Amino acid sequence: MSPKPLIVVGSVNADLVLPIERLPKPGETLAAASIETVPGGKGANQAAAAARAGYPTFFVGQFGRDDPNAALLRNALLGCGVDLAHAAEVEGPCGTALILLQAGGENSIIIVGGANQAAWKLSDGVKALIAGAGAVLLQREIPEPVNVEVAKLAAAAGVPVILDAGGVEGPIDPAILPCLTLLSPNETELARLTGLPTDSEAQVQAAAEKLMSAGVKSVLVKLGADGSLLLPGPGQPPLRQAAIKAAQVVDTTGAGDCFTATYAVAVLEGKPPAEALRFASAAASICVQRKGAMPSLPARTEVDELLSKQ
Ligand SMILES: Nc1ncnc2c1ncn2[C@@H]1O[C@H](COP(=O)(O)OP(=O)(O)OP(=O)(O)O)[C@@H](O)[C@H]1O
Repeated sequence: MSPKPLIVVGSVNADLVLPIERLPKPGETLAAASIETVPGGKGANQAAAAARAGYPTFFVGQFGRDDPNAALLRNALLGCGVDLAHAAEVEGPCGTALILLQAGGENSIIIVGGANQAAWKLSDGVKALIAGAGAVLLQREIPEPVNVEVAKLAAAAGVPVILDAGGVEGPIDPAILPCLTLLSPNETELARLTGLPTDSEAQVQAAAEKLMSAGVKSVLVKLGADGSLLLPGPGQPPLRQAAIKAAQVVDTTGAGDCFTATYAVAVLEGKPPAEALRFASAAASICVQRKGAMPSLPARTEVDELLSKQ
């Protein structure tokens, strides 16, 4: 019997990257050295990461009907093995990020919400897909009421719900918290969500425990090169996973998306939490050694090979 699929409901963006010397002053025109259109958006990245890790994955998101970038985004996802049968098309542009990449590495970004922020209507087909899923994976780059609706539908059907806290900076709608099997922030998001400092290991744990007391069943904190911390459930001891050393860190974009999605895959495959953390760390460690978000996501064979050498 084939496993129940992972359903990623979320954003997809065309990232337009323009390398420039410096930002233009008001009224000034500057030339960019080039323009590159790269697939992105946390939802799309996470769907791609899960599919590349070998798990049957649907992406439920919205593309702009008349936007020429829609084909590029669709092809990137399909190329990673993501099932787009339940993705929608709406009027207007795709979600778009204009990334002004300045000499010295600083980024200035302008986001067009586009199709990600347009009205959403969950079809009966999508509702059935959610109810029959192995798990649902959410982020915070689509309207919050959509996340709440999806989380409630999944929880009512007994389907695990994972929320990556990345995306918009505002507070999380408390209605979603009791639906969550797992909430995964990085340390900055954890500090913002709890109003607590996250500078030391003890502070990170205290802040994660505060999220648990708000009704979330487990919390997975991403700590960059310091690895990750999982609170697996009430009364269970925390699990600490070090990052798996990368020979060379080239670009950490998308590492968090890769980590959350591959952790979800490992749990869906029945791996115990400590092993799932190792799996996700191996995938993210490969991801940081390559440029870009989606193009840097590892294939299953690469993750398994790295783990076999540990
Ligand atoms: N320099 C690194 N070397 C090895 N692994 C890393 C490194 N940086 C990140 N990772 C791995 O990736 C995981 C997620 O990274 P991070 O904590 O930076 O997520 P994030 O802040 O959500 O990332 P982003 O928003 O940039 O996608 C970490 O828990 C770790 O396992």
